[in-house]
Amino acid sequence: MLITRAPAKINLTLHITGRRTDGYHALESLVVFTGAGDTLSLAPGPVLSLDISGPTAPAAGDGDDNLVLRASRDLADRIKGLTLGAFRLEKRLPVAAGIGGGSSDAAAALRLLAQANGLAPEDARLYEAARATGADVPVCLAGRARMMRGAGESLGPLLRLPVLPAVLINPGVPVETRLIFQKLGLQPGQNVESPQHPDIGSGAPPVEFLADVAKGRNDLEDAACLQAPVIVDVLAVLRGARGCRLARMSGSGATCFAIFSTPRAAATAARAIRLQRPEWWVKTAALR
Ligand SMILES: C[C@](O)(CO)[C@H](O)COP(=O)(O)OP(=O)(O)OC[C@H]1O[C@@H](n2ccc(N)nc2=O)[C@H](O)[C@@H]1O
Ligand SMILES: Nc1ncnc2c1ncn2[C@@H]1O[C@H](COP(=O)(O)OP(=O)(O)OP(=O)(O)O)[C@@H](O)[C@H]1O
Repeated sequence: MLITRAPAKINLTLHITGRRTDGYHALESLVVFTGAGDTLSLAPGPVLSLDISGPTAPAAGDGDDNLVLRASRDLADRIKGLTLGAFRLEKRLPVAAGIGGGSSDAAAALRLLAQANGLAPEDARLYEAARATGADVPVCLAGRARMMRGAGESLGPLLRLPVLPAVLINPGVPVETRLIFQKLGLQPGQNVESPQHPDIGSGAPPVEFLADVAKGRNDLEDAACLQAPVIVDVLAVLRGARGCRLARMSGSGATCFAIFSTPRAAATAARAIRLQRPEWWVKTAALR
């Protein structure tokens, strides 16, 4: 039995620079990952199957459309005789939440299939299958901090960043990514004039690094707040939390994150928020 984690993806920044002629939006995003998330295992064998359990399993769906199965079928189409097998997904991350849960599950499936078949992690067919499965899947393959560009397919070098103590909040309202991009109202081929993405490199001290991240934005935040106004409340609660250094939405929402100076400050804030809003999903995380 092979096993791997599928962590949440957090867009520390998400700049939309235009809309390509293929309809996808061109973006620049600094992506980091949490430690915890979903867990995926594979018992290698000839037949592909998926069994899902866990608190958010019902929302993820266990049909043929599940991204674990889509990624696996795509890789099998590229590699004759690929060993497949029985996947078990323990689903914990909120679904349609802007933290790439399904994309991370798909990437985890590709990593397990690579292991089961003796493929090198850098095998181009893994990347191609990831790309064909969804815009966020390539960055989730390595699951390490880096810049993501293009529609998500162009990945910068791995970055060594300070570990950021954080609180994540999802208010329980699913948000459909396609709708949020649509709300930007950009025409294919249209570019956006907006301040450039801050230059992010490895090894910056935490204070400087955070100042650079603060100069960035999430260009989907306004559209998502219109679609799900509770995001405005989430951001206000995070920004009002004692010790919050920066709060922003991830991806197309509705999950938002706040960065704190220490894990202890994050844990204290999370406890207070849980008491205030028991219906929200509130998690501490070390973003890296
Ligand atoms: C918003 C982000 O989460 C940021 O990391 C991603 O760009 C979205 O990644 P994703 O959910 O894996 O996206 P996909 O499942 O490939 O696409 C969902 C829909 O979002 C829109 N989409 C997605 C990515 C992108 N660069 N431009 C887009 O316009 C398209 O309408 C697409 O039909
Ligand atoms: N394994 C999976 N986990 C979660 N959702 C899945 C999975 N497979 C398919 N889906 C479907 O994918 C859609 C997007 O779910 P997901 O949780 O990946 O969204 P997201 O967090 O907004 O992703 P992103 O940040 O990449 O836009 C949902 O409609 C869901 O039903």
